[in-house]
Amino acid sequence: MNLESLHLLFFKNYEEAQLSFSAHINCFIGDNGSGKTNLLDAIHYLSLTKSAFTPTDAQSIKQGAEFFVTRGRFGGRPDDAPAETIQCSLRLGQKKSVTHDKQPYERVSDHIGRYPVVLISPYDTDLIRQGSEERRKHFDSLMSQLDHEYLELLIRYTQLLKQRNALLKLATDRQAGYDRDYLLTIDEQLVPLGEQLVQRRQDFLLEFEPLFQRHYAQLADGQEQVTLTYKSELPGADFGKLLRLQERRDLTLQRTTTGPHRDDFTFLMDDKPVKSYGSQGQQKSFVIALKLAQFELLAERQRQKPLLLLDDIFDRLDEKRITRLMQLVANHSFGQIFLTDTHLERTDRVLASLSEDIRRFRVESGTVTRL
Ligand SMILES: Nc1ncnc2c1ncn2[C@@H]1O[C@H](COP(=O)(O)OP(=O)(O)OP(=O)(O)O)[C@@H](O)[C@H]1O
Repeated sequence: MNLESLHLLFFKNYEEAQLSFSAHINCFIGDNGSGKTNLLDAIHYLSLTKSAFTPTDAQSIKQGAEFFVTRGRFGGRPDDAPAETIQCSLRLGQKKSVTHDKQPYERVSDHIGRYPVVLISPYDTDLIRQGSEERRKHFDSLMSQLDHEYLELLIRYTQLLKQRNALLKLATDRQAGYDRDYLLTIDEQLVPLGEQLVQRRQDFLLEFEPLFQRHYAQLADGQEQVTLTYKSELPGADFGKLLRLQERRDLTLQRTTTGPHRDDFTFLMDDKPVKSYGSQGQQKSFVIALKLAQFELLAERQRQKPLLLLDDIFDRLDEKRITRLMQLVANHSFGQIFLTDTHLERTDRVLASLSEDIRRFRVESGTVTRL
């Protein structure tokens, strides 16, 4: 599967753009702030129906405009199946719409996982530096692409949690009263969902960690041992009992203080936190290895290679890591690649040894032209 073309309307700093791509390597070249990453983000939308960078969809509408559209045509499917058109659009004040060959999805979540994507960006090290929410979101998003049932569980769990927290808030309003029976009914449904989420996260890590360790060893050729562990109160405990134990505390804090929405994934290097122990280079290798393992697992499970989006990697990575990545490209480990860089000469130099079909685009403050 590959993205044959992309059409944008009022997306971030683009008024309109129409691009046709190579099935192999596509390079967006332009100055800082010209809109290269925005093109990767438009592709990210087609896969995951959301931005990789901005928290709300409205921020993707071009300033002063009232809507955005990103539309992509996906071809090269197995058995010569016809190309498919995916469109993601948002009009201010309305619900986001995602269509497949002009047919709206009943639920946007039905789209997730059908067009897998992996993004490697300079912000990846935030995964190490920031709090548990960032890591949870990352693995939830990956697991949702890998396993639709996981996404369904997560959606149902999150909806129930919202209801529970709303009830806990109401409980402090004495006039509204506190419907404890309703809390217990919510918990009855929450418990099996929470336990299944935790079980799936544990199963996922068993499969994911060895792939990650192999990629890290190849990228870093260091002696250090890297590990990923899942930190949760739940394994070995009874979630229902934990909820009862924390009920008073939850009422005081007006939120649910125990459950898989509080879990974390810890990143270790020789049993110490990568955040404080790993050098900058080791941290970069750590997150790239995470992404490459992600790519491998998605490719294997979905039986199609994800689109690979490489944002600014030549600028931020040292020669050794770039060479390693390019070896993988040369070995045809990847399918279609989109990359951004500020310097055409550097891109050409790095890609010089590859025989793939390479297409270059010049990006200049919201316009793109093929070179
Ligand atoms: N909703 C929006 N409306 C108009 N412009 C926007 C919007 N969102 C982002 N931009 C503009 O897009 C530009 C950033 O584009 P982008 O991040 O793609 O740059 P880039 O070419 O990748 O730069 P760098 O090389 O620094 O990473 C900024 O100038 C920003 O103001």
